[in-house]
This record gives sequence, structure tokens and C-alpha cells, in this order.
Amino acid sequence: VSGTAMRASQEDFENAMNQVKLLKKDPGNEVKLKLYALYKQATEGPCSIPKPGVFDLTNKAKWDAWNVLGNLPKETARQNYVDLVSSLTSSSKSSSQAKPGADRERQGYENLVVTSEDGITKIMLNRPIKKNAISTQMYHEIMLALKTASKDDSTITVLTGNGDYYCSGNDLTNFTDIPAGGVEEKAKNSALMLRDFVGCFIDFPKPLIAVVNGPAVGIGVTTLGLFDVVYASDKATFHTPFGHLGLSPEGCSSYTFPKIMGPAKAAEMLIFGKKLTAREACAQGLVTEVFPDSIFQKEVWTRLKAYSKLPPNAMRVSKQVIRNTEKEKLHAVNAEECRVLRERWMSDECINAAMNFLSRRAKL
Ligand SMILES: CCCC/C=C/CC(=O)SCCNC(=O)CCNC(=O)[C@H](O)C(C)(C)COP(=O)(O)OP(=O)(O)OC[C@H]1O[C@@H](n2cnc3c(N)ncnc32)[C@H](O)[C@@H]1OP(=O)(O)O
Repeated sequence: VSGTAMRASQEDFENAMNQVKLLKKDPGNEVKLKLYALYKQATEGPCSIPKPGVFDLTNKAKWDAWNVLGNLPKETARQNYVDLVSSLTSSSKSSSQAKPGADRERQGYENLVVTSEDGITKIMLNRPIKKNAISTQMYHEIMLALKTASKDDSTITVLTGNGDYYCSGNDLTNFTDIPAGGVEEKAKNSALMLRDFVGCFIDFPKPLIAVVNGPAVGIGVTTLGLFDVVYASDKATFHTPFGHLGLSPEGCSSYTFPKIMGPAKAAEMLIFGKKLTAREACAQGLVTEVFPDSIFQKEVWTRLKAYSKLPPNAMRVSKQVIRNTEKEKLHAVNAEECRVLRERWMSDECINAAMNFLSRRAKL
């Protein structure tokens, strides 16, 4: 949110509040939290209400969003609120206008940009201000994009990130949205969603390539074991901080990582959260090739365009021959990892770690 000049009047603020009610598209939880916090700061000043309890996740998230604004002056909060609403209304106007070449760009995703060109479907995580953390909605969008790509006429499919990160893993605010059935129901639903999500990677029928443009965290790393090729910028790092978060491995990494890099190296990553550089990940076999960041995009896309012209059926069949004997095993591993995680998500270790992150007390 740009807080250029502090000039929003009370009238601008009230207009912005009305515009929020008229938004055609739900702006998503994190924007709604930001709007809530700026509104409270603009009208009441710094947060001084008692902090909600650990299990009152929705009110806790609201409190965190407000509290993090600290002593931000009321006028600045009012201006930031007006700026934020104005950015939401202008982006909804531009997305409703027909764009030239829209046949190439699949519309309708909130946090992905999906394009098909030169035989390549590119799925780009597009939430750079949150380092491409995967929200609940994004899990569903990625599943839809993968299912669509599996049936389109492209020959290869690429997953990459917009901005400086490839992906910062699961969005740690996903667990603030607790349904009526409580934490148990949330954990059950999340495990089902995760199982479907990882299942889409296991079953993906065409060559699947990760273009890792920057740091990768958590599920952004573990799923790499299910890609056929992984290209990384030398700015990328690979981090699975499950121990720090009270979690256990997912994305079939409990099986693919020991197979790829050997059990001892896999344990250092998956149990102790050792972060690898791109060159270390390449030496361990998780990454296919590392490129200097300055030439990364050019080199990788030149290569991928050449690969995409190879006979599509031969590529699909070769992938099947390489992967199919493992599929049943991978689905079983996925199911077991999700079963264990369902328990983990309800543990004090995990809840405290997420709360520490949300209250800005912890970072990787
Ligand atoms: C339901 C299926 C579940 C599957 C389970 C998967 C397991 C995992 O994926 S575990 C990994 C979870 N990820 C993390 O723990 C990363 C947490 N993020 C960080 O430690 C840091 O943000 C960072 C090291 C990635 C980047 O630090 P940096 O200083 O460069 O930037 P920040 O100012 O921290 O980030 C900018 C902005 O983005 C928000 N953000 C970043 N990552 C996440 C995340 N994973 N979840 C939610 N939000 C995230 C961060 O809070 C900042 O937001 P604000 O600008 O609003 O403060």
C-alpha cells in the first residue's frame, strides 16, 4: 500500500468504505484483515484491546493484523485504507476489461497467472507480496491449473513464481480460518485438501518442470521430488523447517528425498531443517541444473522451448515408464503423510509455532 501524501479526507475514507461493500470479487482473507486493521487504526488508533486466546484463531488474526500497525498515525492509516481500496477497485476494473491475447492467458485465477504458448503451459504463483505463500484458495487454483494443463494441447508444463521467491510454503494464516467444527474439522479438511493437492503432482501425465526463480520453503520444496526436471537460479535456497514448525514432511518427501539424496542427507533437511543452497541441492540430486540469476530466465526458457517441440507422445510415454511403477507407492506415502500431519496440526508445538509467526515473533 503506497502511503504517498497524507491527504485522504474523512469523505474519501467514507467513500472507500462504501466501495469495499460494492467489490464484485472477494479480495481474500489477507486483504480483508489488512482493511480491518487499517479501519480500526484510522478510527480507534493503536490496538489496546486484550489479545484473544490461542484457540480463538479468527479474532487472534484480526488482533495481530491491527496490533502490527503499532503507533501508525490515524491519518496515515486512513490514507493507506483509501489507497488499498483504490488499488482493489482499479484491479477489478482492469480484470473485467477484455485483454488482447486473452486466449493465451487463462483468466479467472486470483493468485496464479497461467499462460500457454509455444507448447508450454506456464503456471506462475502470483502472490509476490506474500513471497508466494500458498493460501487455501491457491491450493485449489493450482489443482485446477494442473488438471486443465494435463488435458490441454501443450507438451510440457512449468511451475514457477513471480517476484523474488519461488514459494514460501504453506500460508501460515490458513489455520486462522477455523470452521464451526473447530480445530479437528480444520485439520481433517486440510489433510483431505493436501492429499488431493499432492495427488495432482503424482498423477500429472506430462513432463512437469519447476523453474525455481528464488527461495523455496516447505511444500514449495517437498513437491519438487515429484517434478521431472528442476531448474534453479543460483539465488534459490531450499528449506523445509518442519521441526521449527512442529510439523512433519509432506509432498511425498519422506519417500522421495531419501531416495534422491540418501537417508542421511534427507534427514538433515526434513528433521533438522537444514537449508540448502541451489548448488548443494543440485549436488544432492534434487535440482537438475543451476544457472546464474542474471541469465536464468533466458537460458531456461530457450531450453524449454526446444524441449517443447519434441514429440509429445514420446515424452508422455517416457514419463509413464519412468514414474508409473512408483505411483501406487507415492499415493500410499501421501496418504500416510497426511494422516500424520492431521495430528501434528492439532499439537501445541505446531499451534505455538504458527502463532509465533503470526504475531511476528518468529521467522525462519
Ligand atoms: C494445508 C496444507 C498444508 C501443507 C503444509 C506445508 C508445510 C509448509 O509449507 S511449512 C513452511 C511454511 N512457511 C514458512 O514457515 C515461511 C514463513 N515465512 C518466513 O519465515 C518469512 O516470511 C520468509 C523467510 C519466507 C521471508 O522473509 P522476508 O523477511 O524476506 O519477508 P517477510 O517480510 O517475512 O514476508 C513478506 C510478507 O509475506 C508474508 N509471508 C511470507 N511467508 C509467508 C507464509 N508462509 N505464510 C504467510 N505469510 C507469509 C509475511 O508475513 C509478510 O507479510 P506482511 O507484509 O503482511 O507482514
